[in-house]
Amino acid sequence: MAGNPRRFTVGYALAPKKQQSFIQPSLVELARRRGIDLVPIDGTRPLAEQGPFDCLLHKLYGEDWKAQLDDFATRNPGVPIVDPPLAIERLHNRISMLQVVSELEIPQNRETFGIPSQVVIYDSGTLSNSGVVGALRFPVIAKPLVADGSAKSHKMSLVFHRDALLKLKPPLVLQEFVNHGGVIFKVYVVGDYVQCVKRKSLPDVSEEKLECSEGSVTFSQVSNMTTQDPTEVEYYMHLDEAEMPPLSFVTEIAKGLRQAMGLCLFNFDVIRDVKVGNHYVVIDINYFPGYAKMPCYENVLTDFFWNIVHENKGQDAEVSAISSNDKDSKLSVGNHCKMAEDMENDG
Ligand SMILES: Nc1ncnc2c1ncn2[C@@H]1O[C@H](COP(=O)(O)OP(=O)(O)OP(=O)(O)O)[C@@H](O)[C@H]1O
Ligand SMILES: O=P(O)(O)O[C@H]1[C@H](OP(=O)(O)O)[C@@H](OP(=O)(O)O)[C@@H](O)[C@@H](O)[C@@H]1OP(=O)(O)O
Ligand SMILES: [Mg+2]
Ligand SMILES: [Mg+2]
Repeated sequence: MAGNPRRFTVGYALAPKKQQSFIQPSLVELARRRGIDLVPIDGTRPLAEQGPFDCLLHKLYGEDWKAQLDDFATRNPGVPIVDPPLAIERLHNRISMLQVVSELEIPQNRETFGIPSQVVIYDSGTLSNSGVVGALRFPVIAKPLVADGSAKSHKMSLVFHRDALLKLKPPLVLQEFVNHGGVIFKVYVVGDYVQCVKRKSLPDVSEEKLECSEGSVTFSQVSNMTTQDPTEVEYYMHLDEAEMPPLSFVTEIAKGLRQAMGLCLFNFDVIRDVKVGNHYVVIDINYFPGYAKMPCYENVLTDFFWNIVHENKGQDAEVSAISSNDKDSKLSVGNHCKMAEDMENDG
């Protein structure tokens, strides 16, 4: 007797705003047609009482949630958690976030990449310490050290002169502003898949503008802002004309970052230094970004879920075989990402 094909359940734990933007009917329907049911996890009830799940997707913060995930992983060693909380945590600090970029060992040929010069400031006294801030070229961007998804963590200042540093509230990162023609490239990563899109960014600051600008200006989430100012409309008309970085180049960086961080779902922001032309600067990495803004996100995400649950189906047998010999063995999503890549390399 031919049975019904097996269905899989992907449980998702997301903040209401994220759930609203990411869980579109078009995604739910496409996944459903491919045998995958996307099911919300009720944050007000213990995770242990919910399920069963074949994969767990999450973007929630806090110690209680982390403890629940640990408990879930212990009880369900074969169920992938996308992504492991420890790996996500690296992105909650703007220094450790970019450290990983500096450590990438990728041959740099025609295009090169790096991170901006930056210093971390833990207390107000250090803002007037020439030894620390003296080496920075102005303007600089002051970013909250913590990038935990709160509105506060996105609030930044473009600082034109040293005196204006004194009113800032540490802990923060002071990062040199790199002129980049007002265009930012957002590279979205979903497992093996990489897509690069362009968005508007802050306009360049010329020497003359730096001379006549006073203090600092604050801003938040520039690439999502709508433009009303007519001079800005003019400036951003050139967005369409901006040349994209080579896809092979950003894909190499994406692959390197994915391996180094053990994450499947993230994007990173890259700008092209106008002074050098083929030098790119990574300025931000975000866990589980706004994928719904990415063309074809339904297909990309459904393929990703499909690969995870189907690959894992094969691993079920492997897990029980390992478990019978070694009761402490666990499979993590870090392994899952690695395995997906190995399978791809094997043809
Ligand atoms: N070093 C830099 N040089 C030039 N522009 C920068 C630099 N750092 C940030 N920017 C500009 O400021 C914006 C916000 O910075 P960043 O991406 O670090 O903030 P964020 O709040 O983490 O953003 P997101 O919404 O992507 O999480 C960037 O999109 C870019 O326009
Ligand atoms: O929805 P969330 O609150 O997770 O917001 C994320 C936002 O996606 P959204 O477009 O769905 O708002 C992302 O936008 P893009 O990079 O894709 O432009 C980016 O700004 C992340 O930094 C945000 O995550 P956070 O840093 O705040 O955790
Ligand atoms: Mg950003
Ligand atoms: Mg960010």
